[in-house]
Amino acid sequence: MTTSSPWLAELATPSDTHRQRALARQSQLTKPAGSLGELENVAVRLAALQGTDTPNAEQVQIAVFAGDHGVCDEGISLFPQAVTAQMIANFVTGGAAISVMARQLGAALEVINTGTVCAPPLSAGVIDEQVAAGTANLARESAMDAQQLAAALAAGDRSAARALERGCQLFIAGEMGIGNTTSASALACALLAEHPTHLTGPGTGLDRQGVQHKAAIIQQALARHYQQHDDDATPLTCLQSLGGFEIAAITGALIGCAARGIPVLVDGFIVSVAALCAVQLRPALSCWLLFAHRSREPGHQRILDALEATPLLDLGMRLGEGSGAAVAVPLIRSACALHNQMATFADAGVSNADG
Ligand SMILES: Cc1cc2ncn([C@H]3O[C@H](COP(=O)(O)O)[C@@H](O)[C@H]3O)c2cc1C
Ligand SMILES: O=C(O)c1cccnc1
Repeated sequence: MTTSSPWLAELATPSDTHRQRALARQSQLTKPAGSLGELENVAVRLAALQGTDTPNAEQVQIAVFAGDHGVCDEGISLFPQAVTAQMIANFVTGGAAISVMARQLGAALEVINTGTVCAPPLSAGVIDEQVAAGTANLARESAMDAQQLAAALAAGDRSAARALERGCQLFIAGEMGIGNTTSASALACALLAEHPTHLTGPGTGLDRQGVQHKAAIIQQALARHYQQHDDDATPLTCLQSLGGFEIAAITGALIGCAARGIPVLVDGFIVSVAALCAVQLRPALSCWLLFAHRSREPGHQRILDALEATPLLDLGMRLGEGSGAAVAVPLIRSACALHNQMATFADAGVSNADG
């Protein structure tokens, strides 16, 4: 299915037969109808997406995409760009939050460097997909050129291909990139025709003044973007103009997963913006996305609304890395175990609501 534009690949179709069978089974399990709430929906959706009577989330693939952002020149993050490369090392040596969570879940973790300013660590285990040494400063020029966008999207698609090879039942994309909440907010503003004040937040922890400055930089980026792309704006031109390499790679990975029939569990603000871009590019993608949590980043709710998504959890998390998705995996495993292992009224000799 690999083409020169893998994001144009045909998407897989969920199995309506398995969805109907899963719904029927849920109605026969020894519980009042609907009493397992969202866990029932999760099991039914996974049965349809996986095309099975026994949905399962044991084989989880977590792919963390890292990349740097030229817009850091504008003082929009509390942290220096060097942290992106340093965290890449932390991911592979096992000390980052997502590394701990992957171990705890028994999930496979891959770390993809889409392009950092500082020399990446030579640690074994980092997948080198460097497009350039960080994006250009999106406040002043297009974040990337068309070739760089295509390279980043293709890097994401290759991650989805590896997930399929490993028998992945549920894919989680994570991200790491100092400055990437600025890029994600700017991209979301362009995709939703929103004003930056509605979608700009503290990221790693800016104060009120810092957030105002960040919103002004995003406004500047949007003015530049609209000047350049007033007539020809599409989700792809927005991504090229305002995105990050890791955000573009995640966009490619989500489409690549949907093309290969792999359900995706979406993390917080940044991955949701990549998902929004992917859904605007390929509307049929939306049924492949499950939403794990509501981030503390204030713009997230607006993105979730645009995607008509209700996340499973709201824990006040605002880390990224895929951590908000990872924390929801045990719930999804519970949903599957209940669906697959509970007795039916007939099996257990329990009277149902009709007597
Ligand atoms: C040590 C550290 C680990 C992180 N892990 C994820 N992020 C998160 O914070 C960054 C975005 O915030 P901003 O736009 O304010 O720079 C991204 O790297 C995101 O993944 C981290 C940030 C830091 C500092
Ligand atoms: O929700 C997120 O993805 C997020 C929020 C703040 C900083 N980094 C990531």
